[in-house]
Amino acid sequence: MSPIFSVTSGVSVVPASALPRPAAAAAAAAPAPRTYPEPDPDAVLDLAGVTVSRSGNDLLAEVDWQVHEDERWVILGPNGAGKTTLLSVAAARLHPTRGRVAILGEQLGKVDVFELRPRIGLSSASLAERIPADETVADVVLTAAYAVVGRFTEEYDAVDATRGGALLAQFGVEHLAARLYGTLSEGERKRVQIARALMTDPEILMLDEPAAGLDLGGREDLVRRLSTLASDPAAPALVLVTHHVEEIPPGMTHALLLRQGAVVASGPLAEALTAETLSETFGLRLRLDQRDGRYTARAAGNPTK
Ligand SMILES: Nc1ncnc2c1ncn2[C@@H]1O[C@H](COP(=O)(O)OP(=O)(O)OP(=O)(O)O)[C@@H](O)[C@H]1O
Repeated sequence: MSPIFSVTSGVSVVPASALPRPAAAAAAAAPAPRTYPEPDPDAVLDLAGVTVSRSGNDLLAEVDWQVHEDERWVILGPNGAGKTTLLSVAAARLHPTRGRVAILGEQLGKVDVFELRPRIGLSSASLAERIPADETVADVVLTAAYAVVGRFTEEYDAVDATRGGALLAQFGVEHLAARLYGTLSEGERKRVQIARALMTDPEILMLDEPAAGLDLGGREDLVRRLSTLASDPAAPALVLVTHHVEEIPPGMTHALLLRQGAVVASGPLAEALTAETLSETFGLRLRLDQRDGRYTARAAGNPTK
């Protein structure tokens, strides 16, 4: 039998035959329970054998993934591949059905997630939906210090207000501080959400489709700002989810490609992200071009499947 993972110079590429089967079928030929190695103490994220099953299907299947402090990861995959599910596990929002998850040296199941979550910056559509439309932009960012949305009676220090203002400036939206969040454009909201995710000075920053819904100018502005962040050695470890290679900011170092809940390829960007792995991931023969640190992809012929 061929190995599930073939590892070549730090990149793991998984053949299509290893893509997950429905959980019910997998249970019929149940493998012996897997034991997991101790988490790498130097990793900010260390996932081993992570499986998330719902309604008889594996949304994630046996995902192994390690992220280190100085790494900037992009997670790519088509709709429904399991990207948001993976990010939810990695951000301590979702417990896997099976597998071992270590986040910032703490194991899920053995740690109070409410103490862990402030150490993780997360920007996602589901979090954004909870931001009240009548909150000022300044308060949207400030309230992250207490991990709440909607300012109530909490007291904030001047240093918090200063940090919030500096983060809004970093993302070019400081002039909107007094505006109500509900009055912002989609591009402005996205930048405010990322500023909020950075408010607690997180050790890892996770951005789920930060450029979704942006026009060309908004996307390019965001990609440039994220590239600056990715290239800053003082910035936290970064994980960015997207469907589009055009949204990968220069400075990203690693890629994980997901299809049907399984890892197609994972490792340093130049090795994990190729025309072959991208084609396998999207089920379509694709041509991948790279210029000045930016990627473009387009169909190279007839669909492979
Ligand atoms: N609670 C649930 N029960 C059953 N299926 C679910 C549940 N939550 C998610 N799914 C399914 O799991 C799959 C993976 O969802 P997920 O949101 O992680 O994918 P994604 O890669 O982020 O997709 P997209 O790019 O469209 O946002 C989808 O097919 C989704 O319908």
